[in-house]
Amino acid sequence: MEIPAKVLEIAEGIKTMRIRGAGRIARAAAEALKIAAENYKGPNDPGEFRKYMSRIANLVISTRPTAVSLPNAVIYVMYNLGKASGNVEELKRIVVSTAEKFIEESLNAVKKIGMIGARRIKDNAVVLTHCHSTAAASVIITAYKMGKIVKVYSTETRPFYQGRITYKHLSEHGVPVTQIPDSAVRYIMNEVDQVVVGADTIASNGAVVNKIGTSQVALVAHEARVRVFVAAETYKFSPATLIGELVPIEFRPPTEIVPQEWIDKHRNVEVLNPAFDVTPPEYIDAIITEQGVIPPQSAILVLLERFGWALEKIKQGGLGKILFEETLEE
Ligand SMILES: O=P(O)(O)OC[C@H]1O[C@H](OP(=O)(O)O)[C@H](O)[C@@H]1O
Repeated sequence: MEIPAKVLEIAEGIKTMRIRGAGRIARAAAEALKIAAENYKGPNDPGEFRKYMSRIANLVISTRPTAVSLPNAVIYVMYNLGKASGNVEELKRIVVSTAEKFIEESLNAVKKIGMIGARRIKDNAVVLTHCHSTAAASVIITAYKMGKIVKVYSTETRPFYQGRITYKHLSEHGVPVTQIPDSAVRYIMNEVDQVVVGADTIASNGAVVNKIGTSQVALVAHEARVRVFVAAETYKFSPATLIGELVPIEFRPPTEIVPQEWIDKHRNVEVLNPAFDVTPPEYIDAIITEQGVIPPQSAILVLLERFGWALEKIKQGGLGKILFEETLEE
């Protein structure tokens, strides 16, 4: 059965970063599964429906490698499909309702993070953020509305310039934002009271994988004794890291840094575009989740609570096989 055009459009949108941000791509993935189920027109056979959904799940997961929110969203839906029994119509309903539940919980989590995180912002704070994170913005906007924030420094975040999205997002809520180049972070850090960033993936040891440059921001903040907060929903914690798997770092096309003509002219120059880096737990003061504020060293507890059910299965093999075993096997 053909994959619905709308699903292909979402997959392409995630790949090209028209749809971006760890939370947003997770919600888009859930939406893609929902649309796929609603548009299933294959044989009236539950086995065929499961195979079809597995293809969609694999397609969605393959779009971007680093943010674990994406496979975690797919796992959430596919695991429930795997457990369910019934005819095709019943299975479709399971996919649709779990996808909707994931999206709703995800949006609620962002709001809760805003309220919980805002309590940690000091009065008259100058805050610095990097890239564009919906979760970090939620903390900043909530704290601003509480009258706590006087100024936000937002990095440009080269090469994709997500800082411009942050600027627009925060400005729309009245937050005074100053854009700075990424290279000005150390210069400006003297004026900063607190750093708030998002996360794409959090490992079981509390290391945070986030937009390239985050680890430099955290290092500079550490040197200046400025606290670093990471705002992240619990579906950004990576269950695979419980068994020692490393988080893959996405390398994006060099043309996001320099135009193709430049590359053609300078054939002997290699242009690298790593999209994420890893900030060790020692450089993070707290992770703000929808369930509360934790030290990074407690990431393992979040993982055991949220994904403990999967641990035995994870130990038996790769994440894909395990979590989708009933559903993904073709
Ligand atoms: O879920 P929210 O908090 O919005 O975003 C989390 C993170 O996702 C983004 O990745 P990209 O811009 O998609 O590469 C940034 O690294 C950002 O900090």
